Amino acid sequence: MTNQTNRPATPLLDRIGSPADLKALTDRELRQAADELRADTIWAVSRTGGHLGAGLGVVELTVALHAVFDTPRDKLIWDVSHQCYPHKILTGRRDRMLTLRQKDGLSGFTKRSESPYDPFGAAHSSTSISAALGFAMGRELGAPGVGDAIAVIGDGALSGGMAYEALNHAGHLKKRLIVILNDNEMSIAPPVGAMSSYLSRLYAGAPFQEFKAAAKGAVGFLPPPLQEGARRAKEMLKGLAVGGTLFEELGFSYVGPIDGHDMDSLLQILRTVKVRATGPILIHAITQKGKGFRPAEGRSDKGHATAKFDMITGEQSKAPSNAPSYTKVFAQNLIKEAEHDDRIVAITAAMPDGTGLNLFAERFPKRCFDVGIAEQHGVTFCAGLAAAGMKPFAAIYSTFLQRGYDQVVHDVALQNLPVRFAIDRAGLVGADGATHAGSFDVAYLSNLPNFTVMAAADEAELCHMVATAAAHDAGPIAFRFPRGEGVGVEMPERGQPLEIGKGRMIHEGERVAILSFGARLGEVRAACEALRARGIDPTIADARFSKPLDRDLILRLAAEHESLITIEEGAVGGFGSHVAQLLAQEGVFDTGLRFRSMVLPDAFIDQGGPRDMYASAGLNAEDIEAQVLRLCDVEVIGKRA
Ligand SMILES: Cc1ncc(C[n+]2csc(CCOP(=O)(O)OP(=O)(O)O)c2C)c(N)n1
Ligand SMILES: CC(=O)[C@@H](O)[C@H](O)COP(=O)(O)O
Ligand SMILES: [Mg+2]
Repeated sequence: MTNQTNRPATPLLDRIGSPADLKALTDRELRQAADELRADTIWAVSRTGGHLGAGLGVVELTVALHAVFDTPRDKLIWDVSHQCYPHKILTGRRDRMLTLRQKDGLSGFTKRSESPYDPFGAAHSSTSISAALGFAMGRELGAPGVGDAIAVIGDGALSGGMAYEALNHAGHLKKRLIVILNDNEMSIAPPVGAMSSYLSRLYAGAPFQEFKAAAKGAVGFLPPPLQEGARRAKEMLKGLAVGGTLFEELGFSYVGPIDGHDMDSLLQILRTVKVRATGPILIHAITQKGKGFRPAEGRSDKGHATAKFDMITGEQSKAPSNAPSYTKVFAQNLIKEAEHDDRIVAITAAMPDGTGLNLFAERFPKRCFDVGIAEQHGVTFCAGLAAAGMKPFAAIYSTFLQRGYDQVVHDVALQNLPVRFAIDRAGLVGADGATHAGSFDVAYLSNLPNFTVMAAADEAELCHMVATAAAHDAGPIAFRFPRGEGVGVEMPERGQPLEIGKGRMIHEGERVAILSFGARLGEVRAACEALRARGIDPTIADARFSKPLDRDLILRLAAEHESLITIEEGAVGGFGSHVAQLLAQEGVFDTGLRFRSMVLPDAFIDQGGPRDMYASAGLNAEDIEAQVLRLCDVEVIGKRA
């Protein structure tokens, strides 16, 4: 391993090549292994950056689960899987931890192709119980090589509707399934909702699992030393009316709450569960996000995600910024609009900081709603708000809006309700990789009747698009913008509503026209500058809208140029496809126009720097330049492409 500076000594961990090695350790040694694993995780993430707090909170759980269960035969499924770094260290990937989240390196999430110890990939939340139930049922049906199915799900992820669908089904099937609720009273932000309060009530004032287990008849799942206490507790509870937990009502045995950092309790309970569980069982573990790294524990997000940092002070090394982030520009402009219109409200699905709505909430606390990790509900909640005459802005990352697609179609588009979708993280996002890429929204929105779809070419355009959305009452409207900084253009004091369905001409050139949709415009400009040095001067236009299309602009570009190229940060089926459809319908191809559509390839692109990712997608300035040259060269030698 390279770069060993300040690496903590980990003599015991150094002996662990795979989870099988944990089985030879005493319980005392397992405690030591956990301490070393925590230190090694902090050290690795200090060098790579990434998701830190969640992993630190499950160090003891990770060691205990791998020590007790027989992975990879037993299927250990981490929800979201942003907490999987300690698991990766224990499962044969320790020597690659410094490649985490980088090009050709380890993914920041579990990934089936990466290791047999990752039986199910994740990064979007609330899927683990469904997947584990699938494994459990496969086992029951005789699938080879499948042992126990264990889902580890956080309290934040438990706000996602899918988790309840899975609990409901598991309670019905009654097959052996182990769910560990990792309750750290945190999502990325502090969790919201009645379920979160319910979980707190489950352990507030009831510090001993003996009491809970005794009351709920789950004494048998406690290890023998605790059973005695539970029996005594049961005596004390005689005559006390205690209802079942929600989980029990759904058909699960409930064990907890237990201290998820107490290795002895964890080992005892997991060993007992392993021997005795017959049907579905939920173990409620209380943990602390960021545990054991004081700077993370002290942060409001408990060290959820971090840049590279100093291991002593926790200070993060962030690159200086040259322009405000698109996210911030969106939030600031929404605040401006909301100051003029008290019908504007804003909705986030558990991403207040990521979407900038924390700023909106500070200014308008009563007009901002965090619905939890509940994109489906969030979208329909917005539809209801719009039906009531409000102007809801649903600020959701492109990748997470996928969760709410039927709601977008059925509740919003079909009823033509003016919900405003602020779609952040459009295009490739970098270190989070394929799971978080905002590749599909243009395609999945531009095909919907009633929708208006825009993409911002830069931060000034974003200001105008926020204003456009605020003014647009005729139906649903979406605007997308990328992760990260803007390009540094001057911004208007306040955005001006754009004419719906009208693009703009950037530069009038000749022979080749490039029609850009969204933030690749900077790359188009750079390509054209290089091309001009070669004597080729393409026309550049910014489409602004993928729906409705600017027919006049497109047909004019097609009529006045030999070749037309569209470019977008999205998958096939989006803007370029709609332009092609228009050109075909209008018979423009019959006239010999050469048309090229530059889109994301039909592949999931692994993590890397955004520039690298766009290079592998073929959407950087060099690729645009090459595309133009190819078109011109073809003509030079007199052939039609
Ligand atoms: C569908 C979906 N929406 C939003 C997110 C963004 N997200 C990632 S982790 C996280 C918080 C998860 O909280 P919890 O499950 O309690 O895990 P913790 O980080 O507390 O360990 C959120 C909101 C996501 N991954 N998936
Ligand atoms: C795991 C997860 O889904 C989030 O933590 C995500 O990584 C945040 O991404 P941003 O850094 O783009 O907000
Ligand atoms: Mg949590």
